[in-house]
Amino acid sequence: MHVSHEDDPVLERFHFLVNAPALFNAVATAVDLDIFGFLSRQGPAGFQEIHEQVDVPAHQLRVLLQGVCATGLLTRDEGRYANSAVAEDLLASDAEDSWSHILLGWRDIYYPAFGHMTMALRAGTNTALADHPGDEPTLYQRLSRNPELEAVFHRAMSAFTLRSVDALVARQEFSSVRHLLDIGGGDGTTSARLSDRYPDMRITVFDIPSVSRLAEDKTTARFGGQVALCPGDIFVDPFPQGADGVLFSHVLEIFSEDVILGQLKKAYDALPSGGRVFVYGYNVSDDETDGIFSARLGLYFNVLASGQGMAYPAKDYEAWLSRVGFTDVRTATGLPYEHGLSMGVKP
Ligand SMILES: C[S@@+](CC[C@H](N)C(=O)[O-])C[C@H]1O[C@@H](n2cnc3c(N)ncnc32)[C@H](O)[C@@H]1O
Repeated sequence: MHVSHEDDPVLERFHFLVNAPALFNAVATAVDLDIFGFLSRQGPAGFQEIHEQVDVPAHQLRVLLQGVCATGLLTRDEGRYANSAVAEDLLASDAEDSWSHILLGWRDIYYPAFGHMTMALRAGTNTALADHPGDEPTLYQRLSRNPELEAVFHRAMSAFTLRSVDALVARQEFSSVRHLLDIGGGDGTTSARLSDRYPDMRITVFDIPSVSRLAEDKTTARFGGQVALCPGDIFVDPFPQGADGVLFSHVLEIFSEDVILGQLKKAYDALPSGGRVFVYGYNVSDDETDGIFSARLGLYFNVLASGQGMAYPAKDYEAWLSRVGFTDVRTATGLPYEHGLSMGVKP
C-alpha cells in the first residue's frame, strides 16, 4: 500500500520536476521555432496557421504544442493557440532582456553538462568541461575558443543580468563613486546601465580579451570615454589603478573561498581609503535550504564552469570582506532573483 501524498505540495513539485527536462526543451524548441514570437505578432492562431510558419511535420508539431500547453505557457481555446501572459512577456520578443536568450544559453551550455553531475561531484572537479576543447581550467576561458558559443553564453548572461540589474544600479552607494572597476564585467551590460544612470562616473570593464571584444559595442561605442575596456586575467594581471570603487558582479561566486579572499585583497589594495567594494550576485539563504536559481548556479559551477564556488550565503561574503580589512560591511538582501549586494569600505 502506497501512502497518498495528495495534499502535499512537495508531490506536485516532484511531478513537475521529473518532467521538467523534457518540458524545458519543448519550450526552448518553441523559442527556436519562433512560435511565441509568431503568436505575439499574429494573435491567436489555429494549428494550420502555425504549421505554415514552422518547418516541422504536422504530427511532431502537434506533440510539441501539447507539451508547451501542458506547461501553461501556451493556451488553446476552441482550437486557437495563444501565448499566456507570462510567455508574451518573457519569451515572445528578441529584445536584449528576453528570457528566450536565457533558455537557449541554458539549453546549449548548462544543461548538457548536468548529465555529468554524479561523476563531477564525486571527482570534486568540473569534469563536464571535457566537452569543451582546450586545457584551460574554466569554461569562460575555453569558450574563447568557440566564438559562436561564447556569444550565446554572453547573450544569455546579459539577458539574465538585465532582469535583476535595476536594483543594483539604484543603490545610492554608487553615487559617490567617481571611477568604478567592473571586474569580470562580461559584455559590459552592467556597466552600460551604470553609465546611463551615473553620467559622471568613469568605468573600467575588466575581462578576458575575447569577452572584452564583445563589450566594445555595448560600452565604448555608446559611451565613448566614460567606459574603458581593460582586457586581462584576474589571476595574472594587476587591477587598473586609480579607481575608488570595485564591483564584482556574478564573479566571486564562481570560485572557492581562497580565490575569493585573494580577489578581495586585490580590490582592497587597489582602492584608496574611503574606496568601496561591491559584491553582487546570488545568495542562498543563511541556512542553505532555499533558492532554486542559486541551486542551479552552484551545481553548474561545480559540474562545468570552475569546479568550485556556489551562491554563497551573504554572511560568508560579509565575513570575507571583514577578514580582508573592509569596514561598514553589510548586505542589501532580497534583491530580485535571489540576489544580494554585499558592500564594504576601505578604512
Ligand atoms: C558570470 S559572468 C558575469 C558577467 C557580468 N559581470 C554580469 O554580471 O553580467 C563572469 C565573468 O567573469 C569573467 N572571468 C572569468 N574568469 C576570468 C578571469 N580569469 N579573468 C578575467 N575575467 C574572468 C568571464 O569572462 C565572465 O564575463
